[in-house]
Amino acid sequence: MSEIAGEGCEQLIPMGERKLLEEIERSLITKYRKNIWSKFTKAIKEYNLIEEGDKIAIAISGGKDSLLMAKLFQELHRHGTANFQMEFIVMDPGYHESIKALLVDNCKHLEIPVHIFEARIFEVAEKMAKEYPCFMCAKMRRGALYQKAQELGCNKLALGHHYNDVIETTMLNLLYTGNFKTMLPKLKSTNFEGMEIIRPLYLIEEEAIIDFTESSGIWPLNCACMVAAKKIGNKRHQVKDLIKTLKTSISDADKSIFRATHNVNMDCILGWQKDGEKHSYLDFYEE
Ligand SMILES: Nc1ncnc2c1ncn2[C@@H]1O[C@H](COP(=O)(O)OP(=O)(O)OP(=O)(O)O)[C@@H](O)[C@H]1O
Repeated sequence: MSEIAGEGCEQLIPMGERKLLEEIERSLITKYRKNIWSKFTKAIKEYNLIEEGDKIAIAISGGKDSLLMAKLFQELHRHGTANFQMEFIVMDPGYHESIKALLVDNCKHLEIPVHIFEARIFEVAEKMAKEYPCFMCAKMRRGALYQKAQELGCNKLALGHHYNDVIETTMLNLLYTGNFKTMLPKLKSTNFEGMEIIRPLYLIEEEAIIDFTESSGIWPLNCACMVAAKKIGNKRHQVKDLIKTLKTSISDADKSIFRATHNVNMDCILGWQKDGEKHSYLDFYEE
């Protein structure tokens, strides 16, 4: 498609044959009960992600994270007490035919009834932001997903960001932008009234997701990007490696970064922003 298209990101290689659906589903509440299932239900409870009567659009990219998220929601719907409805949505940004076929095949095997819709995002991102298409692509993708979710009568949009994404985002902001800001487990949309994003994989470590995916024998889509792929200097990969290195000498470094976002001590902070307004601790010093 593009002269700036890269070679694609790393592909997860399954450990063996694709397992039967029944076996994959059972593993979620047996082998992966501690590291996946319990963390999924804990995040839902702790951050109050699902409420009575919700209709949730579950966004599936076909990657490992969102495929797992779909199975977890189905399991919760089947066995949980929460009263909610769900729709599974896939936005086709202009995937290569073979990639789309793999996505459809995986969803069929996993019995995830997806609504696939086209959005030609790759083409537009490439035209409008040749040098750095990722930001534009992510923004348009979010808009397209919200719109589809709303069309289907949903009030929430579930995204497959996990624990490591949260930590990496925190560190990216700290190291590159000079602010302390993280990715929230739920967030109200400013452009789509009444809509919220939820991130139910918030407490699940990527390592567990990789293990589950490889052991299920599923070939998930990798980033499937047709525009930038690996070619653009990926700061996220750099921060991922940095955290890995940190963990070799400080084993709980990741946990501490995560906890820090829940434990900001406002008595020891010099400046902050609230509702778009800047504040300094000196404004409150004499009080
Ligand atoms: N084309 C798409 N259609 C529907 N949802 C998408 C699409 N692309 C991304 N998403 C949603 O946004 C989330 C974050 O996207 P991102 O590209 O960062 O994925 P990721 O970290 O590689 O996760 P995954 O393994 O699910 O692709 C995904 O987990 C998914 O919920």
